[in-house]
Parts: sequence; structure tokens; C-alpha cells
Amino acid sequence: MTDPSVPPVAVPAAGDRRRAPAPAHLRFFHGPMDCGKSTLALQVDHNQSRQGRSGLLLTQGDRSARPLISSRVGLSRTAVEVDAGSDLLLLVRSHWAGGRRVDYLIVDEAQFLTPGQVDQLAELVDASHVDVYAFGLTTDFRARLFPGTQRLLEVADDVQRIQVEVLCWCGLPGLLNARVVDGAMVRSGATVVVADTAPTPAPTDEAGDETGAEVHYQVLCRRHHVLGQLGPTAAGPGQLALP
Ligand SMILES: Nc1ncnc2c1ncn2[C@@H]1O[C@H](COP(=O)(O)OP(=O)(O)O)[C@@H](O)[C@H]1O
Ligand SMILES: Cc1cn([C@H]2C[C@H](O)[C@@H](COP(=O)(O)O)O2)c(=O)[nH]c1=O
Repeated sequence: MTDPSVPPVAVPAAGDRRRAPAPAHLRFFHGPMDCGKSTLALQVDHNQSRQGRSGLLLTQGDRSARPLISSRVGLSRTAVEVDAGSDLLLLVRSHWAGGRRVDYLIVDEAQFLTPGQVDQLAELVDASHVDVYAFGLTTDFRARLFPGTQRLLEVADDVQRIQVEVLCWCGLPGLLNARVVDGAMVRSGATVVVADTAPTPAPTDEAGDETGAEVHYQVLCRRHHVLGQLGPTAAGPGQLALP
């Protein structure tokens, strides 16, 4: 019977003179919304799989509301939807138990991982030589690190800020995400609210009456995030008392 704790490609025992597997890495790519994280995730997957490697794609709360990694460039791929309760070691081992190779993991929306799940990714790298490529937001709408991001910054072998600049309305590079609720920037609320950068119609009931607020995000430079200014004419809550 297959032991699910052992990857199907055996790791040479100590003293075995055959070439040891190349060391695996935990790589973390981060940035604000709309900087191309999901696009890069799909490009990495494409390049890895083209070399005959077998990957597993994970996501959590993709904007599409489907188990997908979807990029605004138009690409998308089916992924396994995980949540805070998912055991990532078990998930990969169940693939091995089913005879499927997992040479690498692509993890999108990695900011939503718990610190414990990030440690599981590190264990897969170190103990099982699985390469992990994680992609996520640097900071939340309050400009604070997400817990998953913080843990990735702490333990990843390689950390890269994505170089594609997202521009604030003023033309400066934008690194911070503002949450906009019914047209106004907010600074309190749940950490996780899945939404896009493009404004969408507010949710309505069958009669067409609004049942909730319209929520989207806007990338701003630090100055305009601090001031709460969403544009040259939109007032934003610039008058809000800052914490
Ligand atoms: N029509 C387009 N043509 C070229 N690039 C586009 C187009 N639409 C979106 N993009 C690029 O896609 C980026 C967003 O990519 P995406 O992977 O969805 O970002 P993220 O996952 O970081 O939110 C934008 O910053 C822009 O560079
Ligand atoms: C800033 C911030 C974002 N989110 C959500 C909004 C989106 O659903 C995702 C990020 O998607 P992207 O691929 O990077 O565009 O995260 C959130 O839940 N909380 C926040 O503070």
C-alpha cells in the first residue's frame, strides 16, 4: 500500500551515492492589488509544467467566486480552493496517495493563509522537496501586513516585491490598498472582504432594491492612503480623524 506521507519520487537515503534531489524553495511574490500576482502565478505554472513537472494550484477567495486562479489579463486555471481549516500537508499527501506527483505548488491569495499553513508549506519544501511559489497581497486595507504575508516574509527563502507598478490617481506608484464602501474609503471592518478594484453595482434583491453596500478597492500611494483621498475631485474621507 502507498504510504501517503512519502512522495512518490523517493528521496535517496543517507549514504546513497545517487544525485540528491535539487533543493526546493519557498518563494513569495507580493504587492498591492492589480500588480499582476495571479498573472505571474499562471506564468510560473506554465513554465514549470512545460518542463514536465507536475503542479498543484491552490487558491482562496478568488474574485471570480470560483475555484480558479484568474488574472485580469484574461488567463485563468482551475485550482483547489482552500480555507483556514485546510491541512496543506494532508492535501498534498492525498495526491501522493492517489499516485499523483506534486513537484510544485502554486498558491495564490497567499495573504489569506494562516501562519500555521505557511509553516506547512515550509515543511513541504524542507521535508518533501516540493517547490512552493506563493503570491499574495503585502498589506490589507489598513496598510497592515496580513498574518499569512507576515509569516511568508519571515520564513520564505526568497521574497520578491512584484515590479509592475500600479499607479495611484496622482501618477505616483501605488503600494497600498484602500477599501471603498459606497464611494467612501473606510479604515475599519473585517480584514477579509473579497472584491475587485473595479466598482460593481451594489447587490440587489429581486425587486431591484439594494441589499448591501458596494465594495471595491483602489490602489493609492502612501500619501493619498494616509489622507484618504480617492481622487482629485472625489472628496473621500480626508476629514476623518486618523488613528
Ligand atoms: N487589457 C489589458 N492589457 C494588458 N494588461 C492588462 C490588461 N488588463 C489587465 N492587465 C494587467 O494585469 C494586471 C493585473 O493582473 P492580475 O494578475 O489580475 O493582478 P493581481 O493578481 O495582482 O491582482 C494589471 O496591473 C495590468 O498590468
Ligand atoms: C486589501 C484587501 C483585499 N482583500 C481581498 C480583495 C480581493 O478579493 C483579494 C485580493 O485580490 P488580488 O488578486 O490581489 O486583486 O483580497 C481583502 O479581503 N482585504 C483587504 O484588506
